[in-house]
Amino acid sequence: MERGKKRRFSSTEEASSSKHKGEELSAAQTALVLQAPQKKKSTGSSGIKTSSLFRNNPEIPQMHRPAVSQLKESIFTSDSFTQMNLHPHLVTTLNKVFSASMVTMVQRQTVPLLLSGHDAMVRSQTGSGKTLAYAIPVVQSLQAVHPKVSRGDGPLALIIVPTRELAQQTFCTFQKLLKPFTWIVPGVLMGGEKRKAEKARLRKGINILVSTPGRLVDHIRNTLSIAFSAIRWLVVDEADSIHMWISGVTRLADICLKDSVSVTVSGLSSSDPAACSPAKTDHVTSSQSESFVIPEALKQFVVIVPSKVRLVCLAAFILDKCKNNKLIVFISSCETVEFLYMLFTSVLCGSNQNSGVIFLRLHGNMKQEARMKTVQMSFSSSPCVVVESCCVQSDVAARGLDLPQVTWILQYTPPMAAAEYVHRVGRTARVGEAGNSLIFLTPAETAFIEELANHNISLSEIKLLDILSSLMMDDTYKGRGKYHSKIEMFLRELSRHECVVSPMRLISLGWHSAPLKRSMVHSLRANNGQRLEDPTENRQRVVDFYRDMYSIKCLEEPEVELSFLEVMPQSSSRALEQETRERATVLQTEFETFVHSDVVSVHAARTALQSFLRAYTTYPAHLKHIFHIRSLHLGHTAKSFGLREAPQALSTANHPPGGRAKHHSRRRNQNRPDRQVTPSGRSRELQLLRSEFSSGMEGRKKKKKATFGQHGEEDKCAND
Ligand SMILES: Nc1ncnc2c1ncn2[C@@H]1O[C@H](COP(=O)(O)OP(=O)(O)OP(=O)(O)O)[C@@H](O)[C@H]1O
Repeated sequence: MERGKKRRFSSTEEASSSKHKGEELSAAQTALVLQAPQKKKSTGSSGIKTSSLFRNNPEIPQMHRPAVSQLKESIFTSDSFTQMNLHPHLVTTLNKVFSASMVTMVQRQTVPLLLSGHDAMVRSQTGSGKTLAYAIPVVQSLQAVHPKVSRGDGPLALIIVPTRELAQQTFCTFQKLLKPFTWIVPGVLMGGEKRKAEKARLRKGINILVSTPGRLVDHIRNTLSIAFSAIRWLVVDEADSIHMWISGVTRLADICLKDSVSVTVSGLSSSDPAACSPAKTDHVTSSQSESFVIPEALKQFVVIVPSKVRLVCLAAFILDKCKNNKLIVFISSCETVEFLYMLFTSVLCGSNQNSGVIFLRLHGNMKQEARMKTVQMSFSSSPCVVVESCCVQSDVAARGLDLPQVTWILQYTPPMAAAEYVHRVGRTARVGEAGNSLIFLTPAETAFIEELANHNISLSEIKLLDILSSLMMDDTYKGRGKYHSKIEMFLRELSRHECVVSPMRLISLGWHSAPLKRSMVHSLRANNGQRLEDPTENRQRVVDFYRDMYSIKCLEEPEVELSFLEVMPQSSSRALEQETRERATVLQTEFETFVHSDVVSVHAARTALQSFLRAYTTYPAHLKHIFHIRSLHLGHTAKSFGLREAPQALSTANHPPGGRAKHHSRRRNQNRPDRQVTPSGRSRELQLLRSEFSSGMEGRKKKKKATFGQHGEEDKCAND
């Protein structure tokens, strides 16, 4: 069976390889087929040979965009908080401290319900204000208690949240809301903090207690002064992540909630009485639970990228976007986060002084202090890239974290479920703001696009070459320079004018007669940085620009488009594609040189690769046809970790000096009732991993012997 798979993969490679050769001439017309590179290998800046990133890759399939009707859900109502019969000081705090004057949909439905004594199970899109939807009623009701609440009353409200970061954030929300009501004391308990200090605070008295589940259980077992007899409010935030599955949440709700109301904002207009009608908790059917509402202002993209090119693709994207944006990159394991953080800070920030990028990392293996520091730093408005682990839901901040001004979410490792996808992209486009997301899929993983479509999630494609072509914007990773210098000047000029069109987009339009759409014209700015509003002025300006630059005869088309002719000869566009590939190879060479510069880096790369592979084995059964370790090419995957060779002996023994790495896939499985890993299951998993590695290598060797007899087998395996 395994051999069958290997053979199939090899033959695909051969087929695609020969196809590339055959289609070399037409490759410039489509960004989907990667052109076979020149014969010579790039030597990059370090002089070390890097084999082609662009040869022997599986073909990038045409993306079929399934028809998806995205669910819509408005965020805001036309109501203001003054209409909600709240304490005037609470309204002032909402207005002044939270800059919140208008009520969101979920708040309008939930706040009155909770204040009237109902229990509720609330579901609405990410970033729609659910925290205030429960925090306002808690504060409103507790401030009204007579005689006044005192510390001695102990916890009156208990808020359980899945992560430490979210606990801290929720605690801060209560602190702010309680400013006018100083006699009500909030407090937080969470892993990583000193138990002794927490015990002392509990003894002193906390009225609104925010906690992570683990630390709460810890105190229930070991702290005498913790008592819940006076509790009036119990909130389980992100309940699906604490109890994992929606059926679990429903069961939990069945057990805990009395006369409960199900609030589901999606697809229901504000006037629809069903939007907040009393309902039994099992009212939320499974079909409802499987559809997701994505913020309307979120643009969702996918890039289909062969394994070998993944690393440079990610780096090129970051370099392109990091100057003006805050990005979060989701990655499957703590070890990979550590590795990429080290690699990017060294290579992208080290050699490329112009990158101006600040990298931050966040994962469950970090000390609490360091985690908090990352979160605090990412709260600032300056652009940065947060590389974040997403493998253990209870450990990381994929859920609920409300970082301001995040404009791009990158899912470098695809999520394990559509719900996870939604929570990740939900870190941007919050409360009506704009935002973007990009998911990386290999050609073998493209069926995930349909899987997401089944959950009403629709993606648009960004072409790989479009992303890589951003490397043309400066000369840091310049290739051998065969490329037409005028194009470079032209591109630089475009970027200086903040033109949003990417070079490859122009190529795909055909350089020689690229229609310059009005939208592009609008994106040009005057030298003083002001947007040119007058289209006529814009048009003239663009015409002048090209005339000055290239002595080009510009033809003006009436109405919608401006056309300019013969900007570039067709051969230049091919030269540009070639140069783009060379630059990508130079960047890959820098990564590989760094990784192989000492044993520590090699070890970090191998450990990261291993943890990536391990995490890859934990996709649920219904996604195994998309994400199966057998479909991964070990040599190509190794290359995306900067390794020139596919490691021979990956095993559990391969843990860093000074301690065994945490295997998060295992811990994740412990949280998932359907995926308990028994000792024998675990060893089967490891056996599978080992057999995959060895059989993959053997298969590749055999094929290589047959195809390229004289080449060094190991080297070819990693680099082809
Ligand atoms: N009525 C409002 N007006 C303006 N801003 C608001 C309003 N309500 C909440 N916000 C702000 O919106 C942001 C997102 O809110 P919140 O984190 O509660 O969303 P959420 O629905 O819980 O998201 P998620 O599902 O991702 O956890 C916060 O910064 C919050 O202060």
